[in-house]
Amino acid sequence: MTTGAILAGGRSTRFGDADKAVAPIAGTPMIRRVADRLAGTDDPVPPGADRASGGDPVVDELVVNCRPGQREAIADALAAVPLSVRWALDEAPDPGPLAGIRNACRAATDPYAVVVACDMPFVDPGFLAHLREAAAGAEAAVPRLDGRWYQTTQAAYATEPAAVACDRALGRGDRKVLALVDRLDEVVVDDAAIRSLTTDRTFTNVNTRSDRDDAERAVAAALDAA
Ligand SMILES: Nc1nc2c(ncn2[C@@H]2O[C@H](COP(=O)(O)OP(=O)(O)OP(=O)(O)O)[C@@H](O)[C@H]2O)c(=O)[nH]1
Repeated sequence: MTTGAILAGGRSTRFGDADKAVAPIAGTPMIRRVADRLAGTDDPVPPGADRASGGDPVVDELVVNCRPGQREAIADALAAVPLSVRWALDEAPDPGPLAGIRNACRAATDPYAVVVACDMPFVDPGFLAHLREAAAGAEAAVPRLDGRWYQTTQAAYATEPAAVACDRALGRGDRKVLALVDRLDEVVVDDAAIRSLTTDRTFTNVNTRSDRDDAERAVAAALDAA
C-alpha cells in the first residue's frame, strides 16, 4: 500500500502571476498530469517514455499538500482522477517544501509514500514503483543524479520516520530538503540505476512560462509520433 503525495504549496514566483500547479500543459492542468501518472490514467503516449500507454496505478490514494487557498482549484483539476484525495494543508504560510513533505507524510494513510512535486508533469510511474520497492525495509529511496543532486521531491519515504526527520530539522530551523537525506536511513538510487530504469525526462520540472512551452512542445511531438 502506497500513498502518492503531490507537493503543490509553492508560490510559483518564476511562473508569473498564476499557480503553476493548475496551469494547463496542452490543455491539462500540470497537477492532473502528475496525478494521472500516479493513477495509471496518463496520456496515451507519455513523452520520453518507451512503455505502453496507461497502466496500473502506482498508488492507492493521493495526498495533496498545498495552501488552503489553492484547494478549490486543485480539487477541480483532480475531479476526474480515479483515486481518493486527502488534503495536507499548510497551516503556516510558505513553510517550504520540507514542511510540505512533513505535512504530506502525516496525512498519508499508507506506511510509505512516493512524493512528487506538482511541477514534474512527465514523472515516470515505473520509476516511482521502483523507488517504492527500493524503499521497503529502509526509511527512504532517493534518486541522486550525476553523483551530486538528490531528488528529494521525487522520492519514496517511510511516512513516519520521514515526518519525524522533517520535524527535527524544522525544529532546528533547518528548512533545506537535504536535511531529510541527512536524517534518514535511505537507499540512494544512483546514476547507473536511474539510467537503467528511466530517462532524465522524469525529473523535468516546469518553473517558468518558457519551461511550460517546452513541455507543450514535448507533448505535441509525442502525439505526432504516435
Ligand atoms: N507545501 C509547500 N510546498 C512548497 C513550498 N515551497 C515550494 N513547495 C513545493 O516544492 C516543490 C518545488 O518548489 P519550486 O519548484 O521552487 O516551486 P515554487 O516554490 O512554487 O516556485 P518558485 O516560487 O518559482 O521558486 C513544488 O512542488 C512546490 O509546490 C511551501 O512553502 N509549502
